[in-house]
Amino acid sequence: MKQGRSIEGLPPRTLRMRFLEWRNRVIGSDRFQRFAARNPLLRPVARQRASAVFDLVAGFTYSQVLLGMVESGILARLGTGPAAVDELSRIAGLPETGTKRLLRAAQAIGIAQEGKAGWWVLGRHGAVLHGNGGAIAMIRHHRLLYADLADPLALLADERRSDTQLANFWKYGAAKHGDPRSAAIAADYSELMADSQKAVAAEVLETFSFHRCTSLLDVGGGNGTFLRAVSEAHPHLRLGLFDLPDVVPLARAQVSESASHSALQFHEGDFLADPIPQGYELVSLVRILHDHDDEPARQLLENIRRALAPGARLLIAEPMAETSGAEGMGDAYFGMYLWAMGSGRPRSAREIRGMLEEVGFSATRQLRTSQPLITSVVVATA
Ligand SMILES: CC(C)=CCC/C(C)=C/CC/C(C)=C/C=C/C(C)=C/C=C/C=C(C)/C=C/C=C(C)/C=C/C=C(C)/C=C/CC(C)(C)O
Ligand SMILES: C[S@@+](CC[C@H](N)C(=O)[O-])C[C@H]1O[C@@H](n2cnc3c(N)ncnc32)[C@H](O)[C@@H]1O
Repeated sequence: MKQGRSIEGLPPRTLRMRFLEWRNRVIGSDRFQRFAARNPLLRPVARQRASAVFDLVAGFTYSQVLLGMVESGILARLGTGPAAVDELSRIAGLPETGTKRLLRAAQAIGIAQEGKAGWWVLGRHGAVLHGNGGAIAMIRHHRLLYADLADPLALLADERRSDTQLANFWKYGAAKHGDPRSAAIAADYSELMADSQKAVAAEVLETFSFHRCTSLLDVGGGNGTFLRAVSEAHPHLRLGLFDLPDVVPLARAQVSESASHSALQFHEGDFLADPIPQGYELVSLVRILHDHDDEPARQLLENIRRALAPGARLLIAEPMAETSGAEGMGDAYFGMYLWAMGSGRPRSAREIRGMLEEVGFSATRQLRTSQPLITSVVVATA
């Protein structure tokens, strides 16, 4: 096809499209790749791009090395200080040869590091991950995701995904569907969410000023870990938690262990079908909206909008798509994760603001968090 001519039904290609085609022809060519690798000025970029492409190809292997380090107990052991191979081998229950292979693989990707005289310590990525309980829980949980992703095209061809590993793990309202395991299902996903909630709550607390509010309702609040963090930082707040009947008892059990939660009120229900409790100045949706397809997500926002008095606010915190510097987290990781789960999609802050405005919210704005990979925040006024 000639440049600039339109394919039936599509607008003509813009100048930018033509530039992208040209760029791709150049960098895709074997000759250019060899030229760039030999050229002293282009060589650093050529090597860095080759390495990035290799990481795409090898990513699953890296993830499995990480899983091996976590499940063997080696990462946790190195977190307490240097260790020798024979001790690590005993902890892992592996022969020394297998342990050394795992350690060398982990060293190559920054998880472990060999010191002098056979001692091993954490590598720089290992040091970050070891202290991050949420990330460790996710590494273990990824067994389910990676099983679902084993045949990506089969997964993508299936528009009614209800028997994937992730769909079974995240079976919201399992009691309603007559699943006898409903309490266990709710307990499992609530525990996973609680493990990774600390970092999310810290970002929200750093980003949004709760001082001007007197009350907060956390919709889909799980076992109350987010509210616990908020109440520790802002004990003046009157708090409410809304979640499914299988989950609220888990939150009640947590509260009985924590004195700071005394002013917490519990509301059981289905946020898509039941009215949202009224009388709160602020409502939060933490890692909720992206679980839902567009129509139910709109219904949920409308439901919340109806419950809020004029001037009350809604705070949405979740990882968002098209986040600069963390693009892979959005449409690649959460896009495929939520597809495998069978509902929802990651949305950009711009899309979320648009949905909020459609259902009658105003003054929508995005607040900048310091680690958008963990969460972004959008706030709107009713
Ligand atoms: C000190 C010297 C010498 C130099 C300093 C150099 C320097 C500045 C180094 C920086 C060090 C530093 C501060 C590093 C920080 C690293 C951090 C914060 C890393 C964080 C990593 C977080 C990760 C890997 C998080 C992963 C989270 C995942 C996978 C979450 C998944 C969530 C899911 C699946 C949620 C599901 C819920 C549902 C169903 C979608 O609703
Ligand atoms: C991904 S978890 C997030 C939990 C918590 N906000 C957090 O960030 O850790 C989603 C939560 O929404 C709740 N949920 C899902 N569907 C619901 C519904 N229809 N009505 C009420 N709660 C619901 C789940 O039980 C779960 O606690």
